[in-house]
Amino acid sequence: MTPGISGFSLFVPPYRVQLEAWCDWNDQPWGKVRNVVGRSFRMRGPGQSVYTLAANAVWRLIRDYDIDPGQVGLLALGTESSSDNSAGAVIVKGMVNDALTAHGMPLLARDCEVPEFKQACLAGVYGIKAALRYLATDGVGRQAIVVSADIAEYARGGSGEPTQGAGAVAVLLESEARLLEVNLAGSGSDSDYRVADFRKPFARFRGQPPRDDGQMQDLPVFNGRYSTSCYIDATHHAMTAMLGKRPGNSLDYFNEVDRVFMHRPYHQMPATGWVMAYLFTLAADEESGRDQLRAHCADAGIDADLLLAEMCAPSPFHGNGADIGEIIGDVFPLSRRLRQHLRSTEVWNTLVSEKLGLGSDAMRDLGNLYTAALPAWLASGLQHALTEGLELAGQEWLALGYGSGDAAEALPMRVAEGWQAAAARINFETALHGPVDLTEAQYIALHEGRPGDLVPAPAEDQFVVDHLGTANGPDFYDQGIEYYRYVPLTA
Ligand SMILES: CC(C)(COP(=O)(O)OP(=O)(O)OC[C@H]1O[C@@H](n2cnc3c(N)ncnc32)[C@H](O)[C@@H]1OP(=O)(O)O)[C@@H](O)C(=O)NCCC(=O)NCCSC(=O)CC(=O)O
Repeated sequence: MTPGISGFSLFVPPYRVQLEAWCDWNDQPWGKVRNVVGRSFRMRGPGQSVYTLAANAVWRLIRDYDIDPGQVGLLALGTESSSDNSAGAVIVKGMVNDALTAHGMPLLARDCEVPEFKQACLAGVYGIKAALRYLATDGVGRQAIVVSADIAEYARGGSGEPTQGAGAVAVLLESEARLLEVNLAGSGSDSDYRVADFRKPFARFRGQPPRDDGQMQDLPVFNGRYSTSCYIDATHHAMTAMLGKRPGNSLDYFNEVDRVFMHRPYHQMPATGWVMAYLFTLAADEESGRDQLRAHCADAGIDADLLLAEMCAPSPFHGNGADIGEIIGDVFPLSRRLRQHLRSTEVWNTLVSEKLGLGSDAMRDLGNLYTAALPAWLASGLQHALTEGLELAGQEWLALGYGSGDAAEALPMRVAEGWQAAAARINFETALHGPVDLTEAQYIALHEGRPGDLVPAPAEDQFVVDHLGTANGPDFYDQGIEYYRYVPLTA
């Protein structure tokens, strides 16, 4: 019996921004955006919040996998978009129980834990690790659901604007995995506080104009190039920690692993992170690795000694104090040049295209789902393989999660025998059906929390925000609390 992942379910809002249109609206280069970012992203619309997205994904998971709600002993929420600073997954539980009641089904177990995890985009991976520990200890024989849900919104006019997104992925975990057996003992972790990459201090909410949807605009504080360097550094260290637990030469792993899935804030970032992990492993290998690195440098016209100094520095990030503002640029400039050179070599095909290709194209239509991006890509990969009739059983997969400037997790996985049955229940394709393409005016209005002239898509078999509480005492208080409603299917 190997614990791991047995099911996935996706929910995204219907409201879609086509990036080619967005480039027209904003005079941005579609060639670059198409190659680097993706094709489209979704936005939260009227009646939707991060909690309704999460509950919709969990509800679909329960239905699609015939889950007995009484068996679920842990329901975890991973998010960096929560708008309640006290309650978390229990809000999702409440909504799902309303739908279960409406369908005459048993409720989620009363003895179900309902934690929320927070560490930027890594929260869902922490939730998955916690769920596996639960199933191995006090939750033996039970099931766990981890739902990752986020609304990634960036300021209009900033470099992150095309990398927005909204959605949720619910993951079913069992002590005998039907899809992906997770080698928890073989996983690698990294964390290092970076101060100024990807923070969401409450101070941002001060003075925000009121929105029609009653929600806050949750724009991150980040620095673009520095953000890429943080991703590279954190994923590199998580990989090193994982590779340190494996017998044999670390370099061999880059040949042996069959498929790689990583946190994807935009299309190009995983390839960048993965190639950098490879280059760091070459640099750390004083035998053949460094020779290969020197050969690549010679081809690219880069001084290999300077590159090695850049890659082997104990920390490329100098200072975390008052001088932090001076180091927000690219801290791996030579490695960046070498990476760009490798794009036109065979190394790129074997290392990137073959290993990171599964399910990747469909992900170009999801934008950044923050915590849900990595589980969504795993789901997309499994569905892609099923559609193509690929045999995956026994394959070694790597799921590399990353969260904000500060932390990463490398989780080795193996595809379970008979994975096809559970993969056939993944709703990735159907979840993307029926998009509503936004006009520029509708996009701007939704970004500001106004419906504009948008006619909301009908909500069926899903949860919506019904209204916000307004009572501020003295007999009753519910100011700002979201009240939800389950909208059944119309016959
Ligand atoms: C991608 C961005 C960095 C884009 O910013 P810029 O446009 O200023 O970036 P840039 O000019 O450096 O270009 C980025 C890459 O595109 C390449 N590039 C440029 N023009 C190109 C073209 N026409 N075709 C192909 N590639 C092209 C560059 O060489 C570079 O690759 P190369 O780099 O190989 O040289 C942006 O999306 C951004 O600011 N994102 C928000 C921050 C973010 O997503 N952080 C990451 C994870 S945090 C997250 O997800 C949340 C969390 O964890 O909480």
